[in-house]
Amino acid sequence: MSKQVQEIAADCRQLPERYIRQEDKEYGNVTNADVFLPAEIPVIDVSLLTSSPLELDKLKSAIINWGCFQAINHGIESSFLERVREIGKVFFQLSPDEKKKYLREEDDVDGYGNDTVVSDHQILDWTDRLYLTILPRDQQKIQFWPQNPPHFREVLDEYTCKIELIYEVVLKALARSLNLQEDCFLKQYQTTEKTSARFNYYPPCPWPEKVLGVKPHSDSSAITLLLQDKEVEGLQFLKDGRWFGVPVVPGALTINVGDQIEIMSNGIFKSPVHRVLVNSKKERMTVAVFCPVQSEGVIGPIDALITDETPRLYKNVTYTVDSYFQIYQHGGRPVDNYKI
Ligand SMILES: O=C(O)CCC(=O)C(=O)O
Ligand SMILES: [Fe+2]
Repeated sequence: MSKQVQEIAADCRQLPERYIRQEDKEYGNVTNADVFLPAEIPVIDVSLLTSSPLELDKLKSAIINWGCFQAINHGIESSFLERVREIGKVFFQLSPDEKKKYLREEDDVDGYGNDTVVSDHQILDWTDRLYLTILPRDQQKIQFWPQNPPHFREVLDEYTCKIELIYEVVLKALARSLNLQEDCFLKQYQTTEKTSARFNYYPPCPWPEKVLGVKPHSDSSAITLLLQDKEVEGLQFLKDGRWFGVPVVPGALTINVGDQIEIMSNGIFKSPVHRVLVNSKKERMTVAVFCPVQSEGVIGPIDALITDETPRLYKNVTYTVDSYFQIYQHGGRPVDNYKI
């Protein structure tokens, strides 16, 4: 496995070729990276979603317009979110040798490492990651869960329980916002669904206009819950051909829908393209939870959404770990491959 980005960044007199972004015809290049247009991403009060039709409407239009929202009053205390950030930061501050105990194996997705290389031409993301399956619990690969800090496992387990509750509230609300039975999105998954947490670490880069923390992509998940860095921004969403930066909202989780919701909603909700810029001076750390990305079951548009006026737009799809990773590394919107 090649050097971790954190090691490259520690002594970076010259940028390795493999990280330098070229002009991107589809999504624009990075050289305008310092133009950070702040997005007016709607702020949704999750505690109101079951009782307030107004808040539900706000959620629906947030997803239709942006594909994402800033979730507040979601039931997780800010002090606990801080503990989640802290276990990630402590891990990435360990010595290289210590971290390498958790290195991902060649054919695995769980573990610590830099961008998975799937082709010789792939331009690499300026990030190191710690990727852990968190659900179902019997599929956690505990050998990759850091023993340092000692409370890593306890904190991540507790975070998982809290995230599960939010996930359910949001998926039910999304269904109700389309006048569907509230468990219709949840029902498409069986017990095999796999949820994972990814700690993303973006070291500073002296040439931020030449690299990307994460290439433009959409998530394959149903929804992704992102705990942003407390101070450093970097995430951008593409809307109407322009990139908008996501501001840091204290105590909020940034939630976006993924390809699976786009398919199930027959395209009413769109899985947004997003990317990550890196900072020239400051490191950035985020924690993304993908719910559920690797369901082995088949998903397709909800029957009630297929009518004469709104015909089926997507095929039925089976997600597997392998297809997910192959596709993710290529960036873009994998869901476009499943259009009829
Ligand atoms: O770190 C971020 O801000 C977003 C990361 C992301 O988009 C991903 O991990 O899929
Ligand atoms: Fe993403």
